[in-house]
Amino acid sequence: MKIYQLIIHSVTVVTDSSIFEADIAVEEGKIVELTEVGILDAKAKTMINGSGLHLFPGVIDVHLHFNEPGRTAWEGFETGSASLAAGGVTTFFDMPLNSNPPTINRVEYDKKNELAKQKSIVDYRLWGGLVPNNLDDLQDLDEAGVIGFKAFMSASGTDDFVFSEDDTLLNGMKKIAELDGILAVHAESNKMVNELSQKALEEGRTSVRDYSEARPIESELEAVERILRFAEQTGCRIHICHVSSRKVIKRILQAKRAGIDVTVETCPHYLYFSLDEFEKIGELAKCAPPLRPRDEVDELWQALKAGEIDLVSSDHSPSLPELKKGETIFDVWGGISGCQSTLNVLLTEGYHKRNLALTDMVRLLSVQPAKRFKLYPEKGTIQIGADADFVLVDLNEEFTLKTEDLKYRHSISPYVGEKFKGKVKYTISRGVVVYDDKSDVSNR
Ligand SMILES: NC(=O)N[C@H]1NC(=O)NC1=O
Ligand SMILES: [Zn+2]
Ligand SMILES: [Zn+2]
Repeated sequence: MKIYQLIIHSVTVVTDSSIFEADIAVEEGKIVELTEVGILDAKAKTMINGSGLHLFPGVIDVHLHFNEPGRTAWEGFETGSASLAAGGVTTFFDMPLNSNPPTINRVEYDKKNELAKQKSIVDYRLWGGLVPNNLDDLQDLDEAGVIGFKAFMSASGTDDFVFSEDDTLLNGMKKIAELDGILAVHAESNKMVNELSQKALEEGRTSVRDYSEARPIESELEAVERILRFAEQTGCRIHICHVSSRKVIKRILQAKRAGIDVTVETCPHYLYFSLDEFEKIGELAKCAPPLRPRDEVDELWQALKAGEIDLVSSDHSPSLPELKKGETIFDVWGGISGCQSTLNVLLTEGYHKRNLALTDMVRLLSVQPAKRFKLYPEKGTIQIGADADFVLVDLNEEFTLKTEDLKYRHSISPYVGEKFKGKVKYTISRGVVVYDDKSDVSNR
């Protein structure tokens, strides 16, 4: 009888197109058998009884910041990847900034890659940065294997990653188009955000609401308008990060219809929290773009359900706990710790509360991320030959997120105390159990 690496029996498999019962066998990290329940005549070193559980392709988080090297006191690949495993994420793309020095040339890429290889318990790829004066590094970064390039259209929050004015964007995009790469952008208007923030501070308007209003949806719209025009001019593929409003999504949809190669993501925090919660929670819920009024949150769900949003990523951007405090909200680090909770948010608020189809959830969290960044069908799906990256979920188990559940370097998150329905029972990366809810192992 065959002895495989892993077998999961009697599980409900969910892909972006169907839901079915199966037995599944894994060898050397790949799916080798996918059969009707009961006909798989084999054994395995690891056997999991999947009855009552749903098996999804592992989540692919295309946007997060693990801050290593240079700011490992903030997070790091070990704690970061353990958090992802606990949240059902099996592949992540680390952003070029918040690590220090940022990933803007081959030397820094190699350093970060070495650290990630040693420490991460799930698969990963690295973003490279587009910043003023690194045009000549883009090809090297591309050859090194970056998943894409990232630029900021407004100040990034760290001094070491400089934002791009129009000339940097245009020249960078020409080059990236030649390389057949993709540019991800943080799209907020630097001018508008600076002017409004300055004015608010001068007038002593420093509440949470004032912060949100100093970074209005219009500032996202202005930046998106500009980057779409540059994409049209240069032919560069683009990905718009962390959009907070359907108004922005609508503009991007128009551009898609006009033939521009653009995709858009939103984040769990824009789907979960509104400005009301931001006012209650305060600093821990500060991010940029900021959280929006409740009607915007509802509209964003409409957009998600209507298929107007390509994918959901965490934009996990932790910092030292002391940086999440300040005299006013304007002085606090902008970034939310949330990468462990993405799937929980979509299951609870999406599937259970708003009837989001599980197949659509798989599309948003796994299939589209894999397709957009050319990892499909090796990743993002459940079929013979694909990587055995899975998350097994009990759809109906409820829990309240506690501080001690968090695997982050610093156990702080605006999601602590929230009630979720749908619990991760196992996470499997290339056939290896990297998270087990019972024994709580999160290492290889
Ligand atoms: N530097 C950094 O991580 N910034 C991120 N944080 C956030 O809330 N939005 C961002 O772009
Ligand atoms: Zn950003
Ligand atoms: Zn980010």
